Amino acid sequence: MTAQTLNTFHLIPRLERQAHEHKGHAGKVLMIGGAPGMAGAILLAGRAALHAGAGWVILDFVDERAISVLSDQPELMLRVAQVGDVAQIHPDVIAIGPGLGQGNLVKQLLSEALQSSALLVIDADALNLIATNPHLLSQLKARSSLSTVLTPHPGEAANLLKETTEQIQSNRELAIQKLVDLTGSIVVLKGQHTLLHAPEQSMQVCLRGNPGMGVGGMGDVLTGVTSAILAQGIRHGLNAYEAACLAVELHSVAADNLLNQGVGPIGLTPSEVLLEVRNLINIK
Ligand SMILES: NC(=O)C1=CN([C@@H]2O[C@H](COP(=O)(O)OP(=O)(O)OC[C@H]3O[C@@H](n4cnc5c(N)ncnc54)[C@H](O)[C@@H]3O)[C@@H](O)[C@H]2O)[C@@H](O)CC1
Ligand SMILES: Nc1ncnc2c1ncn2[C@@H]1O[C@H](COP(=O)(O)OP(=O)(O)O)[C@@H](O)[C@H]1O
Repeated sequence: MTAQTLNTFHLIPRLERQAHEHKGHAGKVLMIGGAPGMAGAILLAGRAALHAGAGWVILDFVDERAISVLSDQPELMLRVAQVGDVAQIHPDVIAIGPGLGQGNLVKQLLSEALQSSALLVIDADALNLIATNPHLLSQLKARSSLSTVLTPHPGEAANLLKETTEQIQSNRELAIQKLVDLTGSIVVLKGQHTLLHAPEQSMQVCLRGNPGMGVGGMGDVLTGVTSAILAQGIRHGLNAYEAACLAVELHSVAADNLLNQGVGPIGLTPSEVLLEVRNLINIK
């Protein structure tokens, strides 16, 4: 199979806000992550979701101590992650993984998310947990088609397929096909020339982006942007595969635009990229 080049910006007008709309039309995103030492990952994902247009963003932190020190974005609703709380707030989208860590509590939170009817974005350690836990994998496979987006980097893809990172990188198209077959989900295989694929969808490749993006937190921003576009797409006529494709292109083009403005590649930050994503979505 040969991937088609991603070309999604014609979808942006569908996100336009009509005069009568309120935050419910932009959707509610719940994000779960932020284990000790990695609160920044979920904060970045949350800030990205906010700047990419989600109506509400709620962050559930695994590390309760993190909440008291994170005050630079008061629009975000911050909670301590607790089993049983996931479904309570009826999110449109749940993103789980950024800085999540592993362990029993986290496993239960992931299991709860997998059973939810919300759209799901699964990243980082949530992918690693699925890779080592057949029950979680079977819960993932039981979800309805095109309701889940997985965003592995090549290391996480290797864990899921029980291969090496080198094997993944040596044939990325084959790897993403195997990931779709394994999980029945929308898969975003990150790295240079990010690939997207899903059951009964055509494979897409993103030719934008640059090596300035190779910095901790850049994938967390993609998780946030993807969640926000999924959430807005529900009431703006974008399906989950279109939303994932648009998010990947926005993220990469934002990084390229910054480069063209003289920002990076060395020292380009995820926080700058998420602001440029907002600029791109609002261009008429
Ligand atoms: N501010 C924060 O709190 C941050 C927390 N983070 C969290 O830290 C945890 C560990 O994540 P990491 O992904 O950094 O570490 P991992 O150990 O999961 O993955 C890194 C390895 O994956 C492979 N890999 C990744 N991208 C690749 C590419 N493009 N090409 C080839 N190989 C590639 C390489 O083998 C690399 O050594 C995650 O939970 C993550 O969310 C990171 O997102 C960075 C920022
Ligand atoms: N050389 C590159 N060219 C294009 N995109 C890149 C390059 N390096 C990294 N990226 C992108 O940056 C992001 C890095 O995500 P990830 O590896 O999950 O980082 P983190 O876990 O630290 O947030 C991905 O979207 C990836 O596609």
